[in-house]
Amino acid sequence: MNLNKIPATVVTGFLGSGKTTLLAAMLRQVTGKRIAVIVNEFGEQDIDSSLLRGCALSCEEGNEEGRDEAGGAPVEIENGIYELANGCICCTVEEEFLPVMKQLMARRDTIDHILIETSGLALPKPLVQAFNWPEVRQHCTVDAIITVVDGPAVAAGRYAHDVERVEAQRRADESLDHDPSLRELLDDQLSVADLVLVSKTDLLDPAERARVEALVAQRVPASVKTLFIDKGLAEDRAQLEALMGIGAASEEGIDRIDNHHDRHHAEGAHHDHAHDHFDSCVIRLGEVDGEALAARLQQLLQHHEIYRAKGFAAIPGKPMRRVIQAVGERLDGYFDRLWGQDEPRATQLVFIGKGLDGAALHAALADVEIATSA
Ligand SMILES: Nc1nc2c(ncn2[C@@H]2O[C@H](COP(=O)(O)OP(=O)(O)OP(=O)(O)O)[C@@H](O)[C@H]2O)c(=O)[nH]1
Repeated sequence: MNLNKIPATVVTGFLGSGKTTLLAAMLRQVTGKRIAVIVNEFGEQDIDSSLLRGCALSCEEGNEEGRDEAGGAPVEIENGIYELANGCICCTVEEEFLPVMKQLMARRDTIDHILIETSGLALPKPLVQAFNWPEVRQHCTVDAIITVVDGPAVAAGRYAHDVERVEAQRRADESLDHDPSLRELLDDQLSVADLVLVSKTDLLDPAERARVEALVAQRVPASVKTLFIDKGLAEDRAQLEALMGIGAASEEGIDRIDNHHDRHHAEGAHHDHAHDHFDSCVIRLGEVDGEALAARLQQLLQHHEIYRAKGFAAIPGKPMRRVIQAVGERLDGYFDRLWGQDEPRATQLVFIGKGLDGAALHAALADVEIATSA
């Protein structure tokens, strides 16, 4: 029935769960398919698409800016990668996602598969429902919704702890009545899953693995498979290829799935999402002392409610760009590529969390910047 439609895989999962790592592994290792990628970020900076650019297979040149000349619909930024950085995809389906899909439909003969990474705070259902709109449905189907679950975070009870904390805040502050917990977000992302991937298994011992497996099993039907992955399954090409071609046609049953998004609408409540209560800010600096930056970030992660931090750092004397990644209190860094000849050697970091004070974060990081003699 779907033979002539382009299959699209929707990858969802909480902030830092491992979605980009999975996409990068798929783009690097799945051969013989022309894959278009749509990346949706919560923060205003296109970190993920910048990381994925080196992995995309198509060789078409695109517009680096990621916006058309009028600043309207997003356009291809490079190598078949489209960036939707204007907020969570669940709230921008019509303004952001549909124009990109129209562009992809116009060149449908050059695309075998579409990979879509939602932001870590997005509710995936409105996106999947958009595949039932006539202009999309005619040409495209959802091959599968893959929900990536952060194994160590779930094993550590991060979602449960957050529920307790939010409940305590609710009792103290009635205005937080509609603040959905991280567990609701996890439940929403799992409620639509055709396949669950538990990530970061290298960091899980057998008891933790069993705990995560039990938690997932309580939330998905027995027919939904759970796989454990390590660094996006990077070592196992066959398994990665099997992720494309599941043929679930997920859009067909999506209206029957009840989740938090629907409950809010059914109750006639304000359009209220988990991400309404998260903040993001971008800190921009020049070249920085790499070690001092890591030490300062580690302190910030401990003392602020930062769920995710990521970006790039310019280190004096180093010809390569340093990628900075933080999930919860775990901080990681590595050099990924040479700075471009015309690219400014600058540091930019995106923080996502609750109650973030951008000025305070900037002040805390300002003295790791290396003063340049003007
Ligand atoms: N140890 C370990 N780290 C992993 C694994 N998969 C991902 N990571 C790390 O987890 C961090 C977040 O990974 P991403 O792939 O960027 O996560 P994401 O879900 O795309 O993040 P957002 O788009 O910000 O929501 C990075 O530092 C990754 O290197 C894994 O299997 N093992």
